[in-house]
Amino acid sequence: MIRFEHVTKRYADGTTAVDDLSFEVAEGELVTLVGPSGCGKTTTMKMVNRLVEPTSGRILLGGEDIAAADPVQLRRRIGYVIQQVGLFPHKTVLENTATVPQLVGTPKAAARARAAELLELVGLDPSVYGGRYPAQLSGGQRQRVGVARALAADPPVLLMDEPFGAVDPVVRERLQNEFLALQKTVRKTILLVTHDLDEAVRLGDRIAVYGAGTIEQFDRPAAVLGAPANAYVASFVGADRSLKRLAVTPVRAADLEPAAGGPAPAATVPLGSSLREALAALLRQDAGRIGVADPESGRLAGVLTPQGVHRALRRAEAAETAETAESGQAGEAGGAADAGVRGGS
Ligand SMILES: Nc1ncnc2c1ncn2[C@@H]1O[C@H](COP(=O)(O)OP(=O)(O)OP(=O)(O)O)[C@@H](O)[C@H]1O
Repeated sequence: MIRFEHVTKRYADGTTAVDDLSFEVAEGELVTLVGPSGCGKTTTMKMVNRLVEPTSGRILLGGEDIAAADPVQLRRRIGYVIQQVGLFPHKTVLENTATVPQLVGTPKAAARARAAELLELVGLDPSVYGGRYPAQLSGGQRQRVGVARALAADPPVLLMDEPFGAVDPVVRERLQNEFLALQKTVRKTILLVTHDLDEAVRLGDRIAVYGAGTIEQFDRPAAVLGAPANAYVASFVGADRSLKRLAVTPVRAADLEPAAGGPAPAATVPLGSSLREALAALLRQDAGRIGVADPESGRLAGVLTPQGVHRALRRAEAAETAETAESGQAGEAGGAADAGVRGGS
């Protein structure tokens, strides 16, 4: 869907922000770009909607070279969400959200009806918040409006630059979870820039870990955590990899013990929840066990204990090691070179 082919960006002062970058984002995929300040993440993203032009290389969107596209038309196909949100201060929340559809010719009433639906979708009751001005909202609410506004024109592609950056960690996690649930229904192709590795791991189908102007590893979160491609990525993901792995490992039936016999558990989580959520629920209980229920039927599938969490983590580590050994062999056959990722083998 979005394909970078040997893209380099050198700014007028000689700074090479992005150096020979090649990668691809599949349709409906959410790729997070993570790395230290100044490593070229924002430049990468701004080249997709042509706010920045590459010095060399090409970028394809749905197979078409964007250099040949009219920038205005192009930007209508691409939603853009930035940290400062950029809402119009003198327009209400509803007017802000309806702006883009109206710009592209949707009649006012239809644009407003759509805006109300989207506000509902991002968890803001339009009858409560629709008439407010941006200054009358909290930071988290403003960011939700930013997301609703970006979705309003129903673009196939979303670019998000630190979209949850301006809020405290608790609100941030809630927004992230809501956004993930939303993405399950809207299935946009998304590039999301973040400084925060936890956010990259939680949200990304795949993560691009940036060094200076290049991608050092491009892979699924579990693979980046489990098998860093090189010493740079290993130091970037840090020593607390096991903790981060909790967020990307689901609770499976094999991790559970039979529920029969003991007292009914005071708390339950659905099968498939992350170990992190399960552990949080466990830590809130004195019983040392929580129930795990089938999400379809609601029936208890078993109980999870701290030992079960430990087993699940070991299982995830073993699976990553096996998978890395396999993909290492594939990489030698040319896969890593095709991906344009340094240090992949
Ligand atoms: N307009 C510009 N002119 C010259 N250099 C620029 C320009 N914009 C960015 N740069 C430089 O290009 C490099 C990459 O910047 P970019 O904003 O892409 O990084 P980033 O990874 O998004 O950083 P951050 O996380 O701090 O936002 C930096 O060294 C930056 O100083």
